[in-house]
Amino acid sequence: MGSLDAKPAETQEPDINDQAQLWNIIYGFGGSLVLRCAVEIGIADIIKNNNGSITLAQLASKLSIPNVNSDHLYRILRFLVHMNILEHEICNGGVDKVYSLKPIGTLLLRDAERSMAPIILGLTHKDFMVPWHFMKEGLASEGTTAFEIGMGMPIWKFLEGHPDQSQLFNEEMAGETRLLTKTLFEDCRDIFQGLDSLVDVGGGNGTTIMAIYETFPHIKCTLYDLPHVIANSRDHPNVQKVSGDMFKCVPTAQAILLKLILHDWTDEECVHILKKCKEAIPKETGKVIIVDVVLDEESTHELTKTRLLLDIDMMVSTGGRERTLDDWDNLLKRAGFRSHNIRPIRAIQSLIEAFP
Ligand SMILES: C[S@@+](CC[C@H](N)C(=O)[O-])C[C@H]1O[C@@H](n2cnc3c(N)ncnc32)[C@H](O)[C@@H]1O
Ligand SMILES: O=c1cc(-c2ccc(O)cc2)oc2c(O)c(O)ccc12
Repeated sequence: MGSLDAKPAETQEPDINDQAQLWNIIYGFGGSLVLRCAVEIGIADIIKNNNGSITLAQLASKLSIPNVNSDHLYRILRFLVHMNILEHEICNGGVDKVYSLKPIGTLLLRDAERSMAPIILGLTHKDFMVPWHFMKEGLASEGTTAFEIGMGMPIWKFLEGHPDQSQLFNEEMAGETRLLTKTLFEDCRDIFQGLDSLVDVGGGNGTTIMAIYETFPHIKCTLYDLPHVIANSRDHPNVQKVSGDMFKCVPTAQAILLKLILHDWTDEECVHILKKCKEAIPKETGKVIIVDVVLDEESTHELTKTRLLLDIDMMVSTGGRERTLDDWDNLLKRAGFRSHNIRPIRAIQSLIEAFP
């Protein structure tokens, strides 16, 4: 608590720690782009495949880049050590440093099941960073996103016309799913156990629904998304694929899954989607399973900042938002759901069951 004679903030001199804090926020993009470079050149995979540790000279020789500038590579490694992603040990009588992965560094592996590499490559792609430069213009226009202003069209139209970026986006979302599914099935087994059929609405390339089928093979599973997404989605002999527009209709099933869908849309659009989902499930035994962010603005949890940044991302990219407990309560009431429960899971998102 401030004392009564404390100076107002504007008359207090910011100290060097304040400067450092701001420098680190300003240069946040630098950290992201070093990570991107590390993933692009496959540093983590090379270290892992070299029995878990490597010298600078060995790493330089294994990169698929001709004439590697060793000084530049050294400085990238030094930064990654400072960021606690790599660690090093001095060997050969102090001549060489041997680099290895800290636990967090394994999340940069491109060939691992639980990897953040697809998220790094998606979020830092030039085309997906352009809209962030139009945040100010987005502030001045009701109903038009920064993405639309910067890229000339809404994100879903852009992805339809740009297959490479669409694939990158779908791989990013699939990477996110692979990070989540183990936790989801451990923390929420009961939620899927009793189902006989499930439609994953806006299910992307099918990674989530296929993981659900593999864990709960008694469920009749359907993947539903826009036609161009379904056309490029994975095949599975026991997962039916249906293309369409969730604003127009949703295939019927006992349960509908909406994973990272509602945070893409405004409240009015969400009410519309939720009503379509409600029409597609039985009144007595049906449910909508929502896997999405629940924001607690007061929480000091490490993921609160990530959730607030995702909220800004949704404002910039899709016109959607992240929602608090009260926001979810209001939304589900407006869409006519009689009750719901919210279960935190060990992830950015929570799991919400909504009953018609
Ligand atoms: C943020 S992604 C989430 C993908 C997936 N549920 C996941 O969590 O990995 C949103 C998905 O909604 C789909 N989508 C957007 N508009 C849609 C519409 N009108 N009808 C059906 N799907 C739509 C997109 O193609 C995309 O796959
Ligand atoms: O750029 C994104 C990122 C996400 C995202 C990444 C990781 C998570 O744990 C959750 C969400 O989601 C997005 C999204 O839903 C969207 O429509 C556009 C962009 C992104």
